[in-house]
Amino acid sequence: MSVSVRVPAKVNVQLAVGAARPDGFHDLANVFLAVGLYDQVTVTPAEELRITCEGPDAGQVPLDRTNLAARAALALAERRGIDPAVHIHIAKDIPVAGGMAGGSADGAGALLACNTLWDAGASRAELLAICAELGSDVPFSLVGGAALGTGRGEKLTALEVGATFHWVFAMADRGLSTPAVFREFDRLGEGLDIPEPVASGELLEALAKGDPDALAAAVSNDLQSAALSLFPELADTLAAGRGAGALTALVSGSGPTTAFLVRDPESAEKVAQALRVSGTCRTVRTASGPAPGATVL
Ligand SMILES: C[C@](O)(CO)[C@H](O)COP(=O)(O)OP(=O)(O)OC[C@H]1O[C@@H](n2ccc(N)nc2=O)[C@H](O)[C@@H]1O
Ligand SMILES: Nc1ncnc2c1ncn2[C@@H]1O[C@H](COP(=O)(O)OP(=O)(O)OP(=O)(O)O)[C@@H](O)[C@H]1O
Repeated sequence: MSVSVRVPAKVNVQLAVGAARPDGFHDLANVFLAVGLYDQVTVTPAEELRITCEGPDAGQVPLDRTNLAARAALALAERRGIDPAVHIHIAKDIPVAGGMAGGSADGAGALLACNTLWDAGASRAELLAICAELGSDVPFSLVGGAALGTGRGEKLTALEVGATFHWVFAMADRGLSTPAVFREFDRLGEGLDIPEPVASGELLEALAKGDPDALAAAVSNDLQSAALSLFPELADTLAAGRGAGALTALVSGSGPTTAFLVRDPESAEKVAQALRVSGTCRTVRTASGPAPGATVL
């Protein structure tokens, strides 16, 4: 018997970042939107814990116990006194090290899949607590939809969204390390007074109304300068998407994936095609959100 779970990627429509905390993390006002690009995690009883991965970026995914999916299975097994002998297969469609929470999606997916396979009975609250131990983005991968993440991004409040938003994503030809981008944020902010991160009222209202123009005017990402500093060519990708008529263009989370908000699926195709021929990115995908969180298939 196997259990498969589908888990969405995310884009951060607002990412306000505070000063580094004593523990090295940063307080955030992190407005997540799940989008319809998915990894599928399948767990099957096996002799011992092992991981396999398929997909265009599979070669970059660690297949040992550092994989977030393995860490999730081990964390649940340990809490429940269960033998973690399971084969975890990841069908990966979310770009690796792209700022779209691909590893986090696999962690949340494996956790939900193992809880189901083992009939482990962990409650939603317990699953969310394990997610928060695994990483700041992992709780959101479990719940999906749209949410405000505070603390280091793990304390979630669900948000109302009044309509489907359409996006184009441009994947870069190399990844960016999330800790390196936060370090660059610290370096660029040295000597400056970094304000407390606060969610934008205009942005929350735009989401609730389902108004793409208002959302485009309100999106922001405090990690964007740091990502551009480490990966200056991303400016060309952003300009190509803007030039093709995107309502707004921004770096997704810690990057280097760039995200383009568009008015409708037709504009998405137009912007996607322009980005494809621009020579400024590796691949281009369209997706809309909010998408549901981790779901047992
Ligand atoms: C950039 C975002 O993707 C936006 O959603 C997240 O903040 C990152 O979430 P994540 O990849 O789940 O990150 P974690 O695995 O928790 O942390 C990886 C590293 O990112 C940095 N980090 C992460 C989250 C946070 N609030 N402050 C940080 O400084 C820390 O250096 C940490 O060691
Ligand atoms: N299941 C996994 N899938 C992909 N990468 C993983 C996984 N488990 C661990 N990793 C490691 O995590 C690193 C970050 O990959 P990931 O795809 O999660 O980045 P990301 O999408 O930028 O994350 P985020 O948006 O949450 O900051 C990879 O370089 C890889 O070494």
